[in-house]
Amino acid sequence: MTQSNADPANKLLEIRDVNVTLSSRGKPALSVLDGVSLSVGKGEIVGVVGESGCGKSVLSLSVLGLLPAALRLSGGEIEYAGTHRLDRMSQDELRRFRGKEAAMIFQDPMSSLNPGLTIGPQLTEMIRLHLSSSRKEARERAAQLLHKVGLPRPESLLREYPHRLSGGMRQRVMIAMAMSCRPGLLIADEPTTALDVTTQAQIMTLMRGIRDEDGTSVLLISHDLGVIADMSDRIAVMYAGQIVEQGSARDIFDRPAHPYTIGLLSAIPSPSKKREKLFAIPGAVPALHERGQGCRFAPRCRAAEDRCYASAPPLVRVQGEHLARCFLVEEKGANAHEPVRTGAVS
Ligand SMILES: Nc1ncnc2c1ncn2[C@@H]1O[C@H](COP(=O)(O)OP(=O)(O)OP(=O)(O)O)[C@@H](O)[C@H]1O
Repeated sequence: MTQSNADPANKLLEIRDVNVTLSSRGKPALSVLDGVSLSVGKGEIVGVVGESGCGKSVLSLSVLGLLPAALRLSGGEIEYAGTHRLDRMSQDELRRFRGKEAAMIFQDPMSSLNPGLTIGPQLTEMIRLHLSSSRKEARERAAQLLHKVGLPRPESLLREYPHRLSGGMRQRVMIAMAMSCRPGLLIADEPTTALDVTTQAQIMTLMRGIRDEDGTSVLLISHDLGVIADMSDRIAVMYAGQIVEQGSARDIFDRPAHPYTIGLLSAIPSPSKKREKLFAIPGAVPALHERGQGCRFAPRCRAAEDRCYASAPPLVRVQGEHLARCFLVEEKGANAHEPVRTGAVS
């Protein structure tokens, strides 16, 4: 079902060279996103990964025209289905776009559900808004959607208040709501972070099922490379407002080129690492005002050289669609950086 993203006809979302800036009164504007380019093919699942503060949420909010007031899309283009320029749309047009073409689910479903209303009216209102169906049809469709997202006894669930459901059930309800307008694009921002591991896996399987059945494209955002490992066809690794590596899931897992990606992979816990000390990348993501003129990862990189602090490396082609932002990769290719060795626990 996965289609190659190389063919422009298969592209659904195309983010080109996007810049987002933060302005606060009396202070110089700070760059939050810097030249981010990423595309999502039809029926494709693209994972965006990076530590907290790297700009993943800002990226997804800029796609949907939902940036908070302090942030501004200051450059670049965002194109949907080859025809809609999202970066040029008015707030009204963006609202219609969000209702019809794209939907978003967040980490905390309670932030989007009204605690004072049962599930039924919240879901049916959404359906009636998008599909202009009668009250009865909307209720039937709501029950169907709840069934589709794996919730038992949908009819009685429609009469429940959100706080009566578990976190996993609430997230399923959110997915049902998101799917009510049959969107082409689903943006899921840390959808399983608050859930236990088993429920996490079930929600991921559900989203993959929706992609397989409906051909919905998914932009999946997570700080945890382990979470998006099995889900994504392609992965973009973000660091300090830039994409530092991008490629197929195989490229990222089997042939990671950027030292940040290598660090993230080494930090994934696995049964085989049980007797080993879990690796953590030393240091932290620089704050917006701390980003220097060189490679933003240099202060945390074991292989950093003088030039890495002096100027910013370009995003270079490792092979095919596999890209990485590193001088050493540019010079020596995919194996420029050694894998991280984790130490055994004695
Ligand atoms: N409303 C805002 N006002 C000021 N700065 C903001 C705002 N929203 C985000 N930022 C800044 O933009 C940068 C990127 O934030 P973003 O939330 O996109 O990161 P993230 O990778 O999604 O992290 P997390 O997983 O913690 O949400 C951060 O430095 C953050 O402080």
